[in-house]
Order: sequence, then structure tokens, then C-alpha cells
Amino acid sequence: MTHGTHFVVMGVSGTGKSTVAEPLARRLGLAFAEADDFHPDSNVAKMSAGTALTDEDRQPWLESLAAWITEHDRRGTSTVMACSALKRSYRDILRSAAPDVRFLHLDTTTDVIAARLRERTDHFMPETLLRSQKSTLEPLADDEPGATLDIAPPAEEVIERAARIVSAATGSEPASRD
Ligand SMILES: Nc1ncnc2c1ncn2[C@@H]1O[C@H](COP(=O)(O)OP(=O)(O)OP(=O)(O)O)[C@@H](O)[C@H]1O
Ligand SMILES: O=C(O)[C@H](O)[C@@H](O)[C@H](O)[C@H](O)CO
Repeated sequence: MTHGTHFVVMGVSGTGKSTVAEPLARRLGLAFAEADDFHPDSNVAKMSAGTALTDEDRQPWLESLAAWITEHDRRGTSTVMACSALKRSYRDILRSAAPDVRFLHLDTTTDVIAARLRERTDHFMPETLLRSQKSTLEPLADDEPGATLDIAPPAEEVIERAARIVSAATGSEPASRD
């Protein structure tokens, strides 16, 4: 059976997961999932009201994301997903989906992220949850396949660096510029 290679673009709210992951997938011709679209309405309502999700809230959501990866892996399709994947235990669920699941952790200073969240107006996630997201975050450990990217530079530069990493792993060539 031919397997795919699966990259999860992770990080706290406002680090640019959606900004980076979607063009990255498009550029390399890979299947894409936005994990926010998999949240049940109850989770979105909770976050919109400024309450952080619990492990119990996140469990079925993570299982549905893992199922999406498995479905593509069975077809031998490589994928890119934008997903917070804040804790190692959450990443373990995603890693259990297929033999080759890797993570790209988008990170920078809290000040930069907070400033970007303040400017973002078209999203349910309030800036007030950044503190909880940061305290929940467990960065990638040495034994977790993947890389950490500084997202202080312009988005295009971050996408380029991510594309080089993903392209080397999946063998997918950039199709065209966005
Ligand atoms: N490298 C960058 N430089 C400048 N602005 C950026 C960069 N990356 C993202 N942004 C902006 O920061 C904001 C947050 O980005 P985005 O919505 O992609 O983050 P996210 O991690 O998907 O957030 P969430 O988890 O809350 O959905 C957006 O307004 C986006 O345009
Ligand atoms: O695990 C979580 O708390 C959620 O995934 C959040 O991170 C939000 O979904 C996301 O940040 C908003 O897009």
C-alpha cells in the first residue's frame, strides 16, 4: 500500500496557520483541511464567548481530523492541515492516523501574535484566549518529526520556507505562484 506524507501546520491562535497552510497546499497540489471547519457548533460557540476548550471538547474533533488524514492516506494522497495541535497528546492522536505525520510549528513572540489578532476582525477567536492557548501549548519535542518556523517575517516568506520543507518530504513540486 502506498502511503502519503501528512503535514500539520500547528500553533496557537493567530500564528498564521490558515494564512500559511492553504496557499502551501495549493502551491504543492496537496489536499488541504482547515481544522476550524471540523469543530462542532458547540466548540465554536464556546471559543466565541471567550472560553477555552477542554481536552474533552477537543477529543472528538481531533478524532475527526485523524479520520480525514487516514482517508487520504489510504488513497496514497499527501495532505496539509491547519490545526492548533497544542498538546503532544493531541498530536499523538493525529500521528496515529497514518505512518508519516509531521508538524510545522508556527511561532513567534506573544506581542507579535497579539497585535495580529487585534487587527483580525473576521474571525470567531478572541484575542483574550491567546493566554490560555499559550499556556496549553507544548512545543514540538525532539522526537516529534517536524520543524518550527518563525512567523515574524512576511507571510510570503513563511510560505516559501514551509513549501521547501514540505516539497522535500513529499516530492511535490510547486505548481505556480499565488
Ligand atoms: N507572516 C505574517 N505577517 C503578517 N501578518 C500575518 C502573517 N501571518 C498571518 N498574518 C495575519 O495574522 C492574522 C492571523 O492569521 P491566521 O488567521 O492565519 O492565524 P491562525 O493561526 O489560522 O489563527 P486561528 O487559530 O485563530 O484560526 C491574520 O489577520 C493574518 O492575515
Ligand atoms: O484547540 C483549540 O483551542 C482550537 O483549535 C483553537 O486553537 C481554535 O480552533 C483556533 O485557534 C481558531 O482558529
